Amino acid sequence: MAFWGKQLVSYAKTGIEHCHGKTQERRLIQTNISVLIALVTILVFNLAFILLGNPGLIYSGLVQLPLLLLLPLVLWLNHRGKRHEATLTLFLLVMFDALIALMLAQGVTLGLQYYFLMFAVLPASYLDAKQWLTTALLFCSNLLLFGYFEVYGWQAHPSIAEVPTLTITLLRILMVGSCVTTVLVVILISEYYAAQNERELQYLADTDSLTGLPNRRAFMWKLERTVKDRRPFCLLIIDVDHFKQINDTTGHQAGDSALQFLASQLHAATQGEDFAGRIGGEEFAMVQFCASPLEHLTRAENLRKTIASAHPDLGAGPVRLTVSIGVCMATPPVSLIKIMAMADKALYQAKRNGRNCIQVAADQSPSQAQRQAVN
Ligand SMILES: Nc1nc2c(ncn2[C@@H]2O[C@H](COP(=O)(O)OP(=O)(O)OP(=O)(O)O)[C@@H](O)[C@H]2O)c(=O)[nH]1
Repeated sequence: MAFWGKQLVSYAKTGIEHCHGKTQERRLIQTNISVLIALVTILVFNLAFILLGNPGLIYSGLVQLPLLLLLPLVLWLNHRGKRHEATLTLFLLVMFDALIALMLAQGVTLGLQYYFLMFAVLPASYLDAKQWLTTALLFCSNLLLFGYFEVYGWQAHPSIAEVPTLTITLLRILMVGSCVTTVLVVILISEYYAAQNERELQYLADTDSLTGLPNRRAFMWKLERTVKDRRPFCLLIIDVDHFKQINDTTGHQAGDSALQFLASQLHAATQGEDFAGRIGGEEFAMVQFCASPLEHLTRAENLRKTIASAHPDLGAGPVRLTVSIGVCMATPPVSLIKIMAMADKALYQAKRNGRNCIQVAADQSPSQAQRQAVN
């Protein structure tokens, strides 16, 4: 089963390497899957016609055979990167196929004219907006064909009149059912791609491309949620010391590597529901959920020490990186703006204290005992 699933996916993606973007991929997959649906539909109907043994129905199957042989042309065009030509070929082939089968054999007895209704609607989903003229032409021509056959009808091959009414009804249900199934499959593929698109765009909108951490927007959103949830937490604002110097002496590229290194340290320091983000050029933030203020301080201090002792190699030998950390404990109810301002103020105090240290926000200073425990 898994083997056939993989085969189906690789078949559906024929020519995907020529696509730019998810919308083109979606349209290509819809075209390839439609070829498969058309092949299966024709084969199923032909088999039913042969089993029924009616000459008119068998004849109707036979006139569709050229289409069966030409459908792989659509895949070949997609494989060659000619997506638009492939889609247009698909629509023209299936339209002619339905027209020939209806006019030469089936008439409107089995409801084949409903396919024109489907071919009128689907091009809008398959073709690009700039191909609006082709889309409009396909829409109008198919709608006219449907309208004509629905209003004036078309005589079926005389022998089809011998098929029992119940069988005709079942075949009509099968015909309309195959139309509905095709439209459903096309809608499902569209929905799947729309959801995937949204996920990818959301990821890009929320992620800092250099470090892979949530960006300021995403971090602030999570912080806001935390504040609204009225959970106690601790906010750390972490700023690299003398980062301009690192950039100036080791180069901007090495500066970027330093930021990536710090992001990995922050990521490693998160536990459970903690989260971190890059909220500015060389400024990071982290929210910790711990049992006690002492634990918050211990973890902040451990993070500072780990970074200071790491001496990462940024390309031109080991570099000493240090950070200053402003710490603010939040016990609900708190305001987001206030908590950010307090942590910021604490960070600037840490800078004034000589950098490479942590500073707890004013009026939150830990007791002497806590300081000793941390040191
Ligand atoms: N390589 C690199 N540098 C960045 C990036 N974003 C900001 N910077 C640099 O970070 C430096 C920040 O410098 P300052 O604000 O003066 O701070 P600092 O040198 O770290 O000094 P203190 O914070 O006071 O210790 C500037 O030189 C920015 O160009 C980035 O994405 N990559």
